[in-house]
Amino acid sequence: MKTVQLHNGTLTGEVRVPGDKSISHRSVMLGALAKGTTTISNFLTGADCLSTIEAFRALGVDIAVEGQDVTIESGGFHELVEPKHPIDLGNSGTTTRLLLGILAGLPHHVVLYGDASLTKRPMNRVTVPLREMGARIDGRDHGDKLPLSIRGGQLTPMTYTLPVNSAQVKSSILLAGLFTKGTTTVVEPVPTRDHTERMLKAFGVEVNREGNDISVVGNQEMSGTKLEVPGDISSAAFFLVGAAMTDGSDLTIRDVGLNPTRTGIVDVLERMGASINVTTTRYIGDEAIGDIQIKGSRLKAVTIGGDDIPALIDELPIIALLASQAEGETVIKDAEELRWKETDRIEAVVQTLSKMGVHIKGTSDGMVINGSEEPLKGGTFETYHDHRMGMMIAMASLLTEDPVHIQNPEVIDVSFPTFFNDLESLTN
Ligand SMILES: O=C(O)C1=C[C@@H](OP(=O)(O)O)[C@@H](O)[C@H](O)C1
Ligand SMILES: C=C(OP(=O)(O)O)C(=O)O
Repeated sequence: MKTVQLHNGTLTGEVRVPGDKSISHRSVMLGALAKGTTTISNFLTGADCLSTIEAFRALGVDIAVEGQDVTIESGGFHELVEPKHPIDLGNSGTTTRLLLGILAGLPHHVVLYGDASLTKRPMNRVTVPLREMGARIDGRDHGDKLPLSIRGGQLTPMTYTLPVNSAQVKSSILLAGLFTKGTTTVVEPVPTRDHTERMLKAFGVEVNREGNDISVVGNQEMSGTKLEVPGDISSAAFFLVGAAMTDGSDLTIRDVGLNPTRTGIVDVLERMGASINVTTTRYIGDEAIGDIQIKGSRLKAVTIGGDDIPALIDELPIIALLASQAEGETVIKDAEELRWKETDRIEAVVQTLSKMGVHIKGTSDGMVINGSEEPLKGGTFETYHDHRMGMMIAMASLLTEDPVHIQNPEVIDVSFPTFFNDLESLTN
């Protein structure tokens, strides 16, 4: 089994993290639906986004990848064809749920499957409303689990109130709405990442938000466009936390996405007393981008819950590590969604940090972490086949007396293929 060994240290210097995963997925999906040429720069070539590319190639779309540049030539969604084989979605929840929304609108029969982790994740959250719109979907556990088979077409628009705060569900329904002859509205009680809405506008689609209601009218023309993907703040979060919790660190992350539905990690670092400075430098289309400078400092505990959660849902494992270095008791609540990610992230974080000597307790919807000045314990750790667990363990190694060995580190390629090289270039 492959392992990597890491030692303690601080983080100094400058880094650009790879392109945003959520935005990269959507750029391929919308580029495939739009008529004409779409060019994408700084695309994330992590395993999850490559699954999205392969899925649309299977649907007949011409997609060329050269380094981080992607070119899509499409005749528009009418030209998508029935795949000749079942589509492997690997580890990617975003690909699966958003793709189901698109397939719901197409008259083809498509079978979807994924790896062991994706096969355990709930799909009812999209298959139930998409069936209500008219898609025929069948699969394991009455269509809750992959493998799933779908045949779409002839959708009717709907108004749907999200039962879970999920941008994947919102996006899936809005994408299905594009294939209807009417207005589809998603009501989101708490704002979740809004990249789908912003990017649809770049492809010429009118999307309206009024309070919590987001509406799209079906049958709109979509034309190819030029896109640039900002750096992924969810990847940057690992280095931000690494620097914040190590005395002597001084790190700048350049050209990172600063969409306000994603910057919950910055708010938490500020509330904990971190020395952090954020500068918006420009806009890429409708998405803010900028630089974040952070230095190691003393940190204090916070409570994170309610409306905070969607803007930092993927950052909660690394925030748990951060909390172990803050004075006092940090409470993370209202985050039961963590149990449905690549692994049960509450269980995985509690087991991993407990093994490192952190005072942490799991709850039904979160964790309670007591900070301490004792050094963390090294050893050998598994990643639970979860990229974010792998990167959290790697950042913990900055604080351990003994080395940290990570089993199956390649899982990190899902969202951050250059992670170990970047970490090495910043570590002293
Ligand atoms: O829409 C997206 O791109 C994502 C939404 C979030 O999932 P949920 O919508 O299920 O919360 C997040 O955890 C995932 O990494 C990416
Ligand atoms: C949950 C994640 O992704 P997905 O749902 O796309 O697998 C993640 O990247 O942390």
